[in-house]
Amino acid sequence: MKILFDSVMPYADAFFSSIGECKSFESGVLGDIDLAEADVLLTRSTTKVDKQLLLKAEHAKFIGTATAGINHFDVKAIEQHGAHWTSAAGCNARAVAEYVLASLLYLAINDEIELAGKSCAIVGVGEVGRQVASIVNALGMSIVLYDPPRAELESTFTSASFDEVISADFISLHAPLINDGKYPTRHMFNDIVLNKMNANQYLISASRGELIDTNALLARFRLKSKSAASGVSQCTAPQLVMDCWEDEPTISTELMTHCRLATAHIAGHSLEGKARGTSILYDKLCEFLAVDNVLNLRDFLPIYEMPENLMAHIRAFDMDTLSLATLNNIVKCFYDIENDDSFFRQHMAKSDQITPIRKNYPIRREFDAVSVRLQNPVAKQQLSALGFKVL
Ligand SMILES: NC(=O)c1ccc[n+]([C@@H]2O[C@H](COP(=O)([O-])OP(=O)(O)OC[C@H]3O[C@@H](n4cnc5c(N)ncnc54)[C@H](O)[C@@H]3O)[C@@H](O)[C@H]2O)c1
Ligand SMILES: O=C(O)[C@H](O)[C@H](O)COP(=O)(O)O
Repeated sequence: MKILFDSVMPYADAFFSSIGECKSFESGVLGDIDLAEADVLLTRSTTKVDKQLLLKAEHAKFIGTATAGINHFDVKAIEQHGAHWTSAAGCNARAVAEYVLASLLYLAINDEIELAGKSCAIVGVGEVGRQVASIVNALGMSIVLYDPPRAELESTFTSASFDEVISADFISLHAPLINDGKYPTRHMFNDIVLNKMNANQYLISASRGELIDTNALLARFRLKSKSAASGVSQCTAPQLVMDCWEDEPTISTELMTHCRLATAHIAGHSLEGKARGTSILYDKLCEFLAVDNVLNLRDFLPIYEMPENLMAHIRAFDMDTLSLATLNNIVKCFYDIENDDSFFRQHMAKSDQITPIRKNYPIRREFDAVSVRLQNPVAKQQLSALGFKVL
């Protein structure tokens, strides 16, 4: 059995060489001979699996993506090809939720706003949206859950209205890219919607960039600059946190200049998030082939090296549980979103391609990679609600 996998999938060789003969490929660069020989093809979101590719993958019987998003898969074409397809649903939900927490803390501290009592709308309440909801809840914010497809399927789930979404203080996008059907998401935030928003609102793009109409947004920023220059303020645009961009890997560097935080589609790129993607596909391939899944991700992840200052920040939080600044210090030990933002901007000053940053993204660990010890029961409860492993 020949297994072809994307070289950026952590531990893929270790997992899949227990099943067959493995070969890796560079994201998006697939050799015709390798494709023609592959029985199993394992990708990330950077490889479009469409009719053209499938014509070259004659023997592929199992095609998987080690990601949550599946918009790079032409599912109909894969099914017509006779192959089984799958994804790694939920693999990086925790990482994205931690990214959202880091951005909320950054904005709260820099704009001197109290998060408790503010509203946060979550668009798409699936694996990621649910984890974001529990973080937002732990911060004392009020939650607006928007997911009409879920409401249609689940009698116990009620979706907020879209009007409630666009009047929230924070709006965090976690719905997949869907081009048509009853609930499309492409350009959900178009000119008409953006027109109803104001400059005191925050919009977080962490699912797919195509949920926002970039041109409509740019037009608003251009008009805003023009009206500011003429002294008449006629147009406003929300404050932006952009991780996912329209038309990646090429992105609008103009839009980047208007962002409060800008990153290279790395919200889900914790080591655990990426490695879980590999491990989920391993389990699914074993199931498909009816063989035992004897390997476990636990055995591959390295021990987390605790940053020197983490304990001092934990002690400070133990004494001052309500301080967002102290919480931010702890979060930054795991994930420093400002670093990602400034590195991204430096890189984009020379390029409009985000691929190199994503390929060489440094190791980032999730909050529960280490246990933290606290005394104060309130501090314990707060950190645990945010996803830390607390003793
Ligand atoms: N930035 C990143 O690194 C990153 C990481 C993980 C996932 N993602 C993106 O986030 C998306 C969500 O991930 P997930 O794991 O939560 O997927 P999921 O399938 O578990 O959840 C998606 C939810 O969105 C809902 N939805 C679908 N259409 C909608 C609409 N029109 N309006 C509102 N809600 C709608 C679905 O009903 C579902 O509950 C992925 O498809 C992917 O595109 C990005
Ligand atoms: O859909 C997902 O899981 C995420 O967007 C994921 O972070 C994509 O990462 P990539 O495969 O592009 O490295």
